[in-house]
Amino acid sequence: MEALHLERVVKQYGDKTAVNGISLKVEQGEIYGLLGANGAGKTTTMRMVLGLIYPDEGRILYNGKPYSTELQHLMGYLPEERGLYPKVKVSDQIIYLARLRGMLASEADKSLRYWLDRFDVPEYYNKKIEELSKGNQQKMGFVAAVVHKPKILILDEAFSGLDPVNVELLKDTVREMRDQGTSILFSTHRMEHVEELCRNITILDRSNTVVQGDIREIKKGYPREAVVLRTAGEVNGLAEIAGVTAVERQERGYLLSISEIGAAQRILQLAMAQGEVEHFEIKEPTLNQIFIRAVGESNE
Ligand SMILES: Nc1ncnc2c1ncn2[C@@H]1O[C@H](COP(=O)(O)OP(=O)(O)OP(=O)(O)O)[C@@H](O)[C@H]1O
Repeated sequence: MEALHLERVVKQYGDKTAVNGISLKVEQGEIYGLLGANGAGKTTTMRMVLGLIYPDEGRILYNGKPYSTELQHLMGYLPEERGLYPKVKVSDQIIYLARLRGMLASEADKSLRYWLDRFDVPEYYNKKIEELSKGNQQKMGFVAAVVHKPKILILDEAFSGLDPVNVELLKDTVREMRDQGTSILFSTHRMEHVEELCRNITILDRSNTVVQGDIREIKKGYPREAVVLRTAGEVNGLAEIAGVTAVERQERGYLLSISEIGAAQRILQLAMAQGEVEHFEIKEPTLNQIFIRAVGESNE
């Protein structure tokens, strides 16, 4: 059974429809990508899942059951804007939040110390949030979201402001929580993170679902439009091939744009006729390209 199931969920703010009938399922132990342009309705959807606001239509089920306040103990949330109080000490604040979610103070303290050690910052225990850098505040926001071992974790731009080393650290942590059975709703504008972490995604645009499903399946539905060609020497006549729309000379070969797959065969034939081909690859579209296309198309 799905840990989280949204069925045709609608949220209105006055005349404005912020979320227009979103349906999705997140399995136990899955990282699900919730993507969309600015103002598309991601945060509104997450706040409904958290029970902070209520849907006007549709329903949200947690392990098959409707929302109840006990679920607060099972959910963790890293909001996009910093959610921690700047003037309060890391330990006071995070232990307080963990206790609100049903943990004993001693358990919360142990869990906080575990996470601070894990992130190699045990000295933050006694520091105020405002004393930390932006990225380290973000890390403490992450700790606050996971300290009580949630079963459903909502991450809104979890990696924003983090350096590449910390991004990897948090990615590993998120994967580990997935492997331990946590269901994670993951929102970001960084498509490469989605490709690495998520199997299933929903792309929202102006409150509507415009793309949904398994990333691999979604990609199959988009034409392969790029060819990478590496050869020992130059290849003449590439731009004249039918179906080739652009030729870019690169350090060790060419990147070609094509309008139909037959052009790829013709590129390979021409290159082989003129010399040795070191590498030939028809590239699938990136999620970034799919996002731009899907959101662009629905705006037309
Ligand atoms: N409390 C509110 N009152 C009125 N309108 C709201 C409220 N919260 C959100 N909206 C509107 O609902 C729409 C969806 O907003 P939401 O914050 O969910 O988008 P988002 O996808 O999270 O965007 P971003 O990527 O910019 O964070 C927007 O048009 C926004 O202006």
